[in-house]
Amino acid sequence: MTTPISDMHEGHTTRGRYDTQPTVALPEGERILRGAEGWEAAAELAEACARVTGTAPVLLVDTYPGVDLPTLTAQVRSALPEWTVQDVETAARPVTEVEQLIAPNLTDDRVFGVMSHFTLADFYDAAQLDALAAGITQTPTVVIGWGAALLAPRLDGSAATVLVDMARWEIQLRQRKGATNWRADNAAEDNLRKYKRGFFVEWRVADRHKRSLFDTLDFVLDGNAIAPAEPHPDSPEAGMITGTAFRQALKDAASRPFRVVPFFDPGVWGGQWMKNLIGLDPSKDNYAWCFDCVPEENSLLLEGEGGVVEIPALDLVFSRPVDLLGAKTFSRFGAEFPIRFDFLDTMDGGNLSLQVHPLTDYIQNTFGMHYTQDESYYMLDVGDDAVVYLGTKEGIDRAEMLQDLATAQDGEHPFPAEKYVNSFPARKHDHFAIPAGTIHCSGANSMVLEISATPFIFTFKLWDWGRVGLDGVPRPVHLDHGARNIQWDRDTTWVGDNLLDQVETIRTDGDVIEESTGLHELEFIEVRRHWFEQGADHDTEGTVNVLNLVEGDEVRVVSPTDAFAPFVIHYAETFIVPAAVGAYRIERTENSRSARFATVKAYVRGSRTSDN
Ligand SMILES: O=P(O)(O)OC[C@H]1O[C@](O)(CO)[C@@H](O)[C@@H]1O
Repeated sequence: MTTPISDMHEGHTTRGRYDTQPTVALPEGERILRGAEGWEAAAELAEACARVTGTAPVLLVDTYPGVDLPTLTAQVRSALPEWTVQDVETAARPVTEVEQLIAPNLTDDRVFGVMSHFTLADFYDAAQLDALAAGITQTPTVVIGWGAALLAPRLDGSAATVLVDMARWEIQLRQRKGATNWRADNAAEDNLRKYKRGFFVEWRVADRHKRSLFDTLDFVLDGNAIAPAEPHPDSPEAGMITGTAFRQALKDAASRPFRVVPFFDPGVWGGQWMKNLIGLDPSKDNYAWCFDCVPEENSLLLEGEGGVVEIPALDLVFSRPVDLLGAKTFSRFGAEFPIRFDFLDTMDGGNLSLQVHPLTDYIQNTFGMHYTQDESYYMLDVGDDAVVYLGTKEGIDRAEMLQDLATAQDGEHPFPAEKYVNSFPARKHDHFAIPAGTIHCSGANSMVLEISATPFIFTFKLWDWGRVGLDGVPRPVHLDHGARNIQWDRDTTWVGDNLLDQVETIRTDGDVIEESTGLHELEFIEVRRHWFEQGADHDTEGTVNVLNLVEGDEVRVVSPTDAFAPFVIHYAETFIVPAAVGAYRIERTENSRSARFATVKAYVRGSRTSDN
């Protein structure tokens, strides 16, 4: 499991019950296989395939990079003692060669690389793969490793395939505890560099590879639960489901509202709001982030008979992109979930780094990303002194400001932020638009719901308030990148006219008020807020909706045609309504105690059917 949630808490907010472990139902009657039972079922299938082709039974166990291969291999050996176990990675090109190949993608920077377009075959020696396949003649054989499925075409379709999948958060937790990148000798390397190698290279290659397996794979095994970074004594053995159950579960998930599993992470500016109100582990100093809807990194918990199996939420994006995103959003972004909701908790914490994000042109040319990190801060809650830093002050001298930023990096001369950057008071339910290129950060004592474009590592820190990171060393600052992206005309007047208080009433209908909360015209996300007492009607109009209950204790999402079961949502929970859902209603429940509710809903501008 990515988060050892069960030992954390009972999860009560003062206004509802934030569920830290939301699940998605597996098809009716699907049983999760655990331990030896799963391997025996997979072996049986491989034997059945072999009987048809008259070859030796072969089980290809393809592992996402990050899966603990020694533990997995030991489990396979013990479950299938008669089978020969082969390591496919013996056919991989030497790691030094792979490192040469990917060096231009990794760059020397600690944080930023260049997006890779390699495929897994680029990391393998084709002749050695041929030889490996040719060597499997008599004995039942299990082939394990990232790329085991590369043998499938070489075995004339006679093998059965198990994908051992993993979510990126679990990989990161393992890396922080010393896990290496794929075949690399870098256990002690800076975590930022390990992440970079994953983000720009390994995960791109691995996603491309596993996506090619989705239509035909026979079983999926939960790699998060094999030697997890934070083991829990009550955790059962890793669960396995059939490929048919996996495909059907994703099809079903794309037809009804759902939540991904939130991930909570501490940080140097982190606060106490989530710990106190969501009820997270009180022994932790703080929590900074909650990634509540970042399908690229979050997971889905598939629940069936026998518990849960955790899979990356990205599997849903890859396998049902049109049902999930809608035709227009898919056509614009590809199989990529473009909207991100996360929390930034600075209550009794500190300021975020003063920062700026790259313009689209810059992120494309420099890092090979196709869209950029446009952002916004929705103030879920605030302390009395909460501020948002946004845009430069009128008439400042930009050369002097850049010089002061450079000087401040020596740690001796603090950057006089108040001299150059606006700070605007923040009130609960304010929504600040932050198009890329605008200098900004949230101040302390804020609980921000970030409603942003999905990219989230392209933060050019300009000033980190003279502090060090959780690892005791200064966090990376990128003044050069920053200087090339700051839009100097975004000063006090411009920010006031364009980024603050842009709320507009769209319609009033009985007790329902629908407002546009005003992301800037340079951003692609539209945000609508609905205030209501009894219920509000919605329609996805063919595009994915991401929502959060920002006021009120509990509501439910219902289908006017009973197309899906009522889905209960608590205060501060983010949920996704797939494009395929169409009409839905959000209404109070018999347990609701609040008099009034508000949701915020984000979707891609111009992608609704009525936007034609
Ligand atoms: O660099 P810091 O201070 O950790 O802030 C990072 C955060 O800032 C943001 O860019 C928000 O402005 C987030 O997307 C990101 O997680």
